Amino acid sequence: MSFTPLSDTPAYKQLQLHQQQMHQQGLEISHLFDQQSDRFTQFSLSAAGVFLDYSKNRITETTKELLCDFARQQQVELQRDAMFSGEKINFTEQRAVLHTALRAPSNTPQRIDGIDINAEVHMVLAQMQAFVEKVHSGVWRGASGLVITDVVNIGIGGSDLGPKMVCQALRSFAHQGIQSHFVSNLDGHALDAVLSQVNPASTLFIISSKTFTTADTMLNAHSARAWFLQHFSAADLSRHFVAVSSNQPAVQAFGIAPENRFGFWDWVGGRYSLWSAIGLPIALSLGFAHFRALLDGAHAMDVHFQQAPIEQNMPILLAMLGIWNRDLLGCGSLSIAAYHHDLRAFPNYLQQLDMESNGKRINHHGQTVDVATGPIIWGDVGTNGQHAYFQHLHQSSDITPVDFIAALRPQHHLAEHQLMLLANCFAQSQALMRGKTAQQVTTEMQTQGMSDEQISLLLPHRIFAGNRPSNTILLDELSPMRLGALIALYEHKVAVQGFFWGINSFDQWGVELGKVLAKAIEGDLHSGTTATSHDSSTAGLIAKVRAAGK
Ligand SMILES: O=P(O)(O)OC[C@H]1O[C@H](O)[C@H](O)[C@@H](O)[C@@H]1O
Repeated sequence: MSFTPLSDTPAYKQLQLHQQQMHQQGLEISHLFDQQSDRFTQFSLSAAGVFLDYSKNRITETTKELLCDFARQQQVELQRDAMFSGEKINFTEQRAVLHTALRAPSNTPQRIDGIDINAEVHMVLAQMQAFVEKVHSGVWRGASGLVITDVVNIGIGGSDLGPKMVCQALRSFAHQGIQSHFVSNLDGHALDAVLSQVNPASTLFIISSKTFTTADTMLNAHSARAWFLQHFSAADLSRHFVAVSSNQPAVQAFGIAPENRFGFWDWVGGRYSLWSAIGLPIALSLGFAHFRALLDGAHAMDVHFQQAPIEQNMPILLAMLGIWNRDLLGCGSLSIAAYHHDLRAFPNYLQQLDMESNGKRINHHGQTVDVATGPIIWGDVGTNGQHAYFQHLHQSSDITPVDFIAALRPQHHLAEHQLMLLANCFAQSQALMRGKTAQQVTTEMQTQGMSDEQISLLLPHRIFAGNRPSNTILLDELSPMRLGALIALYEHKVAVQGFFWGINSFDQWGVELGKVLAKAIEGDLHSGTTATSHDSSTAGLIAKVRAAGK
């Protein structure tokens, strides 16, 4: 089959030409605001309770039209529909991609290989609900009769980042009496820090691993079990250890009874799994009703994503803006600035979602994509970031687009804080967009009575080039419904970008090589011999470990 490199396709060429023309005309975002008084209305929309203002991007109506043409050329809608219909679009692993089915209401049948997955999903949800209610009501107790006060989730990657982020984000909705802990890192300091805080008699461990083979999780799980057995007998394990996994034999081999396993399926990718039983720590932390609300919020975004035309489709628009910034403007990273302290784990969560999905360069034809693919995702909460790396955003030679995220209503009563927080959020995007010209800086310094000498020394340092793009995403409040919709928005954005680039956003071969090499090196460290195949750096580093152990 003949294959046209992306940059040779008509829609891409049109975009390139348009970008060059904008550049030649010296069109800046602030000029576009001056020219069009309703720019905010033109370039903003709401969906599933999420509001997106994308007016502070380097785009015109023509840019948007050309990006929509690009989406049509790349058959983004067709690929979206293939995903929702259960086609095996994760073709390197021959799997469907149906995390959206996890949040669909009951009685919306969907079959994969003849099995009604909607019924299966709701069976597991019912199992989770019953379990959560037993733990919360004290029907489920520890082996010595104490109620459960601490839940320790042991998992990594998708079996950690989503649940951890959601539990933190929605802490104001938490069920009283349950403290959640998350152990992911195989570094013993992580497990040790949690074990030193909890009482084995009132602690429930959730071993979360889709494959139940991930070395990090298995080591932590075995160490947690050994710690528990210092206090209790093997017969007591069933009151304190449950598993979330699609690998029933491995769960059983670990010693967890089948009735203590919450299952899920190979059509749920790890980084898309918080909606499945991997969300058990969320349901235990918040209560099942709030977990259901999270799913409902995501479902509302799913419906919008499936039904809205490209021009008004929030995930598709967000994806297109990302493509514009990445491929046409050459921005290598995207910074996430959440102006909500409880969203401080959101950039971390998005790193896996985006970078594990789109940190690839081979397309469906086995060819290298000839434009840049997934950006680097990084960030922190506002206002902390302002006092750390925002300098770079405003004045460095790199242009980094920013997604500002804020909730209008806080979950606290410190009204003064909220207004100041929002003022800072809006001011940052305004400053990035407007910048400050030499004329403005000079006038300012003259008003301050500075000498000509001082002015000429300071002037270049105090100029802000501006014209730096950002999106602002507003929620009315950070509720389970709205957080669900926000996460689904980013999930779909990432998927759509993969559709544009023609890559498989749902596999992760890139994480395998390091795992295999770690096993070999671990063998060397244990045995005291060093494989001759190692390079001199690796052999030298191994020797350092040995020397330290003597
Ligand atoms: O849930 P598990 O099977 O333990 O996998 C945990 C994580 O580890 C892997 O290395 C993958 O890169 C992740 O996508 C996955 O979420």
